[in-house]
Amino acid sequence: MKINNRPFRVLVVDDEPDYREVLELMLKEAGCQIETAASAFEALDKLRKRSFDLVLTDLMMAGMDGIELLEKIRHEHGALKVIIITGYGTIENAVAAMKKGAYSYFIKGNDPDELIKVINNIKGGDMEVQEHSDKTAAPNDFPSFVLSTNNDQFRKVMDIAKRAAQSNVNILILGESGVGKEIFAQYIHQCSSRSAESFVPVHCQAFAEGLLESELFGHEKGAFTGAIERRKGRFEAAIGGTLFLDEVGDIPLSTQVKLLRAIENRRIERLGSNESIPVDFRLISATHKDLTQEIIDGNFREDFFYRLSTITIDIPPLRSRKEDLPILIDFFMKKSQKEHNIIVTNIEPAVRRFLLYYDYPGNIRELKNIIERLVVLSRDGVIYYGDLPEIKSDPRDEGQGNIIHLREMRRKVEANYIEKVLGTCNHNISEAARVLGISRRQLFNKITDYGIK
Ligand SMILES: Nc1ncnc2c1ncn2[C@@H]1O[C@H](COP(=O)(O)OP(=O)(O)OP(=O)(O)O)[C@@H](O)[C@H]1O
Repeated sequence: MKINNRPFRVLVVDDEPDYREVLELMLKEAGCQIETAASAFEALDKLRKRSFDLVLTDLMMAGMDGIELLEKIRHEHGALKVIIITGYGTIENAVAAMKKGAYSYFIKGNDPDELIKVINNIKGGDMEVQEHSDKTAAPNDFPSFVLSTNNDQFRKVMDIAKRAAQSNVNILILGESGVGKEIFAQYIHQCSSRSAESFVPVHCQAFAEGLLESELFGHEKGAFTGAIERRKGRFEAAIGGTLFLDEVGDIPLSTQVKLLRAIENRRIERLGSNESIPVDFRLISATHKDLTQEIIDGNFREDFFYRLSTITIDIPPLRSRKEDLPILIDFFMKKSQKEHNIIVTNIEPAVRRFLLYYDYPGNIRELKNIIERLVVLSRDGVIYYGDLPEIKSDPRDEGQGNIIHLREMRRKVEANYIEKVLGTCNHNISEAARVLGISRRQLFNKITDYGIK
């Protein structure tokens, strides 16, 4: 696997030559480009000379240990990912390393495929970001979105999107507000053969009835009061590319008829003209509304619905793919820091916990806004719990008090209990695992999953 047409570069740091060599062989076989360092000092020297995608470091090393190296990397190289390698006896130190921002840890003697899997995940994530960065790079060169996922449902949705992109069929994207429907439409456009041409979004709810038609079809000079010159519409702007009709559920019935005709015939007439213009475009539409209900209520034409939805893609809400929160949090943290030229070195544990637990009724848009706010309000590189916005109660819970899903409740109770037991066991993992009646490995997984610090 390559990033930006260059190999994925890993720096392996270990003072044991044998283990260093084993790792080097294993990772080379997995397609990585490897450099090695026999000490943390040598590693820092190499990191100053060239860029790497990942550092794999032993924890126990003479002179400077893995944790100190991790701190130095955080200081000098910001978000560079670090995986800590540790022996069984030192797992508590691995927990400490995770607290200091290590990406993951690996226990010497465990199945090496586990480590390869973690590395492939990192590679996959970076590839996904990189894959889009060329075409949708934000002004500061940071990718504008991330679609890596650990969620099976979302993975299926991505797969459908990729396959649908290869054809020219009309696609309807459904999902709550803020789940990323427009981002998905852009992604489909990029994966299609039309990617070199324009992606033309139209936010249909933003226009009054007559204005929406003129926006879409264009108009001749004098077609209506205020039409002081001839203007091409969005259908024509999208020729060769993709037309994205956002909030299609808000289009008035009378306009739906005209759109249906244009989409079926791939020809339009500008307002005030009889000339029929051929328009070749790919159509993607989106709405947060329940169109079946809108049809029943007489607000949406059934024939228009079927025309738009040759393929329907239903994007799950963020609360049902919480396993993707770490990826998204990491992405928005880096993006906001870059955009606002702020460096964050520490996040209060309670903030991380909140970010991992919260249900996000406003979906990815809300997560993005919360993180941007936290980064902007950070002081001396620290993000504080007190700077979280006052979260309004979730409108979906209205009238039901603070009801949350049973699964969430279970997670919360379990996390609190584990935290309490860890406290009484002086944060001794082995002891806490014994008290809880689970293996140390299970406990460690829960600690990382729940963001317990
Ligand atoms: N996968 C993603 N990666 C990065 N940013 C994302 C992602 N998905 C959504 N966002 C951000 O969240 C915000 C909402 O995304 P988008 O407009 O695509 O959602 P939407 O479902 O179309 O919302 P609405 O229904 O309100 O139009 C945007 O600022 C977008 O940049």
